[in-house]
Amino acid sequence: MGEAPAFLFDDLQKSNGNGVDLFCRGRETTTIVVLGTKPSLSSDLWALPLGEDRVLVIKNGASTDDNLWFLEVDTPYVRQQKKVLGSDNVVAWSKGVMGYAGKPIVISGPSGVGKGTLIAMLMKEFPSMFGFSVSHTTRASREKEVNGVHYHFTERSVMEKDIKDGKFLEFAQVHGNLYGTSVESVEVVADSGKRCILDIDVQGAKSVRASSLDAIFIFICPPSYEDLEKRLRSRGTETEEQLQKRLRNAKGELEQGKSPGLFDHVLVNDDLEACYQSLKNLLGLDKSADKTNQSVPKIGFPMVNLVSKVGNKIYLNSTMLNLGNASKNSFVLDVSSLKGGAPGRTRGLDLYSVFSLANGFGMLS
Ligand SMILES: Nc1nc2c(ncn2[C@@H]2O[C@H](COP(=O)(O)OP(=O)(O)O)[C@@H](O)[C@H]2O)c(=O)[nH]1
Ligand SMILES: Nc1ncnc2c1ncn2[C@@H]1O[C@H](COP(=O)(O)OP(=O)(O)O)[C@@H](O)[C@H]1O
Repeated sequence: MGEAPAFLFDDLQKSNGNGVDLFCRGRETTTIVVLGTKPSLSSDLWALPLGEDRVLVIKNGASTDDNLWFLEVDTPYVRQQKKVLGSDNVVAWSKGVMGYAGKPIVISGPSGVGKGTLIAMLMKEFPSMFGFSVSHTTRASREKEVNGVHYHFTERSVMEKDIKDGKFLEFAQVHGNLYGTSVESVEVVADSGKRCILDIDVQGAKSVRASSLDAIFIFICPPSYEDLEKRLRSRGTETEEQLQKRLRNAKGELEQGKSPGLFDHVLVNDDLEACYQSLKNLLGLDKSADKTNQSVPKIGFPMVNLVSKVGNKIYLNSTMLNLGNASKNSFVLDVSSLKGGAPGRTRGLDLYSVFSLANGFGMLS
């Protein structure tokens, strides 16, 4: 059954140590650039090509946050990196994340508009649903800011090297300092099964739009320029010179916020409570919303001993799993809604159990 046979990854692994040669037959395997975090490869693996662009790798017996990986060979990211590196021999690893933690949320807007305040309200009300992407910055920390919580405060030379090494999803020069979102900071949130919130400037939002991260983009506006100045002054975190720079830059940011196709939603933060309610509404979080994490997979991942693929459905047979009910030993992994990918995580995988019929499969849950 199935249109493509599953390869026993163990054999590939023995052939050159990392399985990459599945896509590199006839090439010098030593010249292959492997991007992303490689999974640790045990002996019990399945590898299944999904079209021309990537291979699904199933690690049997691994924990649920380490059992599904993708080796990307011809995705937009890999194609882009091939250009950057001037080589055709580039592949990238991306870890698979079960379920739907929801699209990451990018929040932009001028300094002092209330982005941090709104994000803090959201995280306080829905602590298990949202996770904050902690950016890196070269600016000095403010009195109440904690390193690793509000920002990773970093030396410019260190950050510049990390940017060169491809560790950043995006970066920008803002108000005279360097700010950036590391791939890792987004991955940490994805791994916890939470929805990632990014507080980044408009240039950063443009870069993320152009990246593989499939996000919702929200721009926050002040009711007026005068209100913005009042808020910045009342926050009292900047010197007069820094404040003037932020106010000057705000004019450009407010213009760029109107760039066609960049932001999906624009919210005016006049009355804070009203703006917060609008934010929750557009994220589908009305009063009755379940405040717990809704992205928990329906079932744990099975030990697989037979794999076959039909279209976007991968049938996993698992006779080693003794659930006390043989009919529950067949599963379907649905890969029809894959999102994201390298750099970062591949989301949108769905797993459900099926029962065997004489001539096929039927759904249980
Ligand atoms: N591109 C980008 N911008 C960021 C990042 N982190 C923060 N920013 C933006 O940098 C600007 C300055 O942030 P900050 O120094 O905390 O000052 P504030 O906006 O006045 O609170 C804001 O517009 C943030 O949205 C990042 O990782 N990337
Ligand atoms: N709707 C609002 N009305 C009045 N003050 C506000 C409102 N939203 C935020 N503030 C205040 O404005 C200041 C700047 O908000 P902050 O969240 O730090 O902005 P940002 O993160 O966009 O730079 C803070 O002192 C905050 O308490």
